[in-house]
Amino acid sequence: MSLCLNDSTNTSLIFWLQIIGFCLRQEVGFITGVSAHLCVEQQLLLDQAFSNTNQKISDLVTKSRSKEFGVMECLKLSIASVSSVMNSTPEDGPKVQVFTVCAVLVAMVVLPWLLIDLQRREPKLPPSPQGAWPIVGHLPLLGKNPHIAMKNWANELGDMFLLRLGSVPAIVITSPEMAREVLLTQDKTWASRPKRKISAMYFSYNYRGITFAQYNATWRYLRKIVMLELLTTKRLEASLPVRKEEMLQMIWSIVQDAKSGKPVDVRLRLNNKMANEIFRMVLGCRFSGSKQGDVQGDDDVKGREFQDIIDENQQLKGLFLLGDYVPWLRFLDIGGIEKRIKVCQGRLDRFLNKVVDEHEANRRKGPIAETDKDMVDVLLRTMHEQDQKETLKLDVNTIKATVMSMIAAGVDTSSITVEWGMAELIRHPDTMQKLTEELDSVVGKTRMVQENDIPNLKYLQAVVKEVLRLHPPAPLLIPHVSTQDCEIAGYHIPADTRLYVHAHAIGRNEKAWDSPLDFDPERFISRPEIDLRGHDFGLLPFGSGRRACPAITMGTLQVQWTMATLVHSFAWSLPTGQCFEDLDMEEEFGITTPRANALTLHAAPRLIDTDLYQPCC
Ligand code: HEM
Repeated sequence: MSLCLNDSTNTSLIFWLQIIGFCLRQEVGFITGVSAHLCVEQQLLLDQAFSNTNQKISDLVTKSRSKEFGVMECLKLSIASVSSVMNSTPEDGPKVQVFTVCAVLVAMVVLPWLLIDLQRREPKLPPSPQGAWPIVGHLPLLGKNPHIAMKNWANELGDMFLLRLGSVPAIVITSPEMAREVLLTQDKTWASRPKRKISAMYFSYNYRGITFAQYNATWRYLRKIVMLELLTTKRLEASLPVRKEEMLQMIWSIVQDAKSGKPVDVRLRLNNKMANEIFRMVLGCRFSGSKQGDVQGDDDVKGREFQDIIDENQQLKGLFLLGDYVPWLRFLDIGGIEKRIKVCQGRLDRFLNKVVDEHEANRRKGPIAETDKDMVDVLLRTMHEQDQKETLKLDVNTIKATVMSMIAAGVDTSSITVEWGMAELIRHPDTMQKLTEELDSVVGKTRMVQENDIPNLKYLQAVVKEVLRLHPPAPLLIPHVSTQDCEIAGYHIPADTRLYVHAHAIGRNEKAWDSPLDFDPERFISRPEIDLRGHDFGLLPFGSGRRACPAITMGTLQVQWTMATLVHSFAWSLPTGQCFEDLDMEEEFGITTPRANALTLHAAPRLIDTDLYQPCC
């Protein structure tokens, strides 16, 4: 196909104009629009010319006038231009020959450059593991322990990488520097929670509870109430008698196990203790087991009913729901899990309604002493006292959701940490010995450890930090989500991307810690300035920034005091036939990650006065 001189000149001109456009980094659409205009008159002819290369010039010309005309179209037009010039014949004249040679030469240099430019203009996304499946993406590659799969990918791809979980894009952060970037520098962008988890939607009354609420004025209001009303130092002090009672109750149960000669189910004892404590602080009733002296009370019946609901709730929350990641497949409800969640939520709601009604009835009977108030009382008082003119208001559903948040976030975390701690101490007899010596020297053997002994127990504090470094109970924190586009380490991250801060990998990061896999509390003796409050981004068991755990003080105290009491009150050993080197340390992944197998140990009381083990009346 040959072109007349004018046509060839025009098409070459288009080509040159495009190159100038790129070089000057001007509005590409405009430049090519102008150049394309030049050939509108010869459109028919050009259509014919481009038919060789199957280009549709008319489409390109139309597009060139619109904003849609981007790099790709420019590239196509360039190729078409070159091709048409090359197709010209000697009869077209010497000018065309010159254009042909120049165009081909420049194309050899400019086209590769254009391709690079094209890549540069595409937002640069973080690296992503290979092998993603259609529709479900990386989900099938996560396996039984997604936090371990993620850690392995980090070795290959670096401190930040991108996953596609169904239709959900998610970044994983595995170094202190990256964690600082998302939890401090860009904290506000990442302060929200995903709105896609079906179980969270049901159990948090449509994301009303503090844990799953979006980052907005309502969450800020709730967080203020939690910090200024529910988790204050004053309220923590007021709940000291409750915590003391529950500590003694746990000790008493362990003594009974020891007397019977059977090993102690450490998980069961810890779980009951922590749950009773939180339940009494939040709802005013116990969770399980009997009251002191094995007397069964009404509270326990209520607690057992709730225990049942909570057990099911935890189990359902841990199940995999395809609809969480591929919303358009939600209707399938494989395994009927969503249906079961709805039923469980119904039971939970009826139970919480009863709790609220009882608390309301108590309020009507007369004023309740501040020290006797549980969290439901405080939340109801706040609801009734709020100014009618206020735009943000607590309502009963928000109260129920907040109650659920406190229970769900407060029970497992502490008991899982202490269980890991006891396992590490059993595996490291020197550390156990050193901790016991500190306790004996600071507390003595004639009384139990008290909460106010903790500031004097420096080695205990170091042990707890070391346990939380290696075994953060929420290994990926709770997922955050970005509310706007942002850039991290030169990578573009679109709005609505999920964020997993891999606290587990960060605690074991070789660049941040010497011999990271060794259990060595001494590292914190030599660096006491590293705290658990999220100031040091190498140690993030409670997270950091706006969404950090609001109960850092309470959670740390619970863990420190419980571990101190267990080590001080009993001599611990493995059941006969097991040796400490063989103790398995397998994990069972979930939002919280306990040991895969519950820890069972023998306990022998070691304090002089056996009366100390009696629960108080
Ligand atoms: C060893 C004990 C504990 C640990 C390790 C722990 C850890 C965490 C972590 C990692 C988060 C998420 C942070 C993030 O997403 O960035 C969190 C959030 C939360 N924790 Fe804790 N926690 C503990 C104890 C408690 C206790 C005892 C309570 C309440 C009684 C509690 C209440 C909460 C709440 C309400 C949130 C949600 C905060 C929000 O989204 O604004 N935690 N915790």
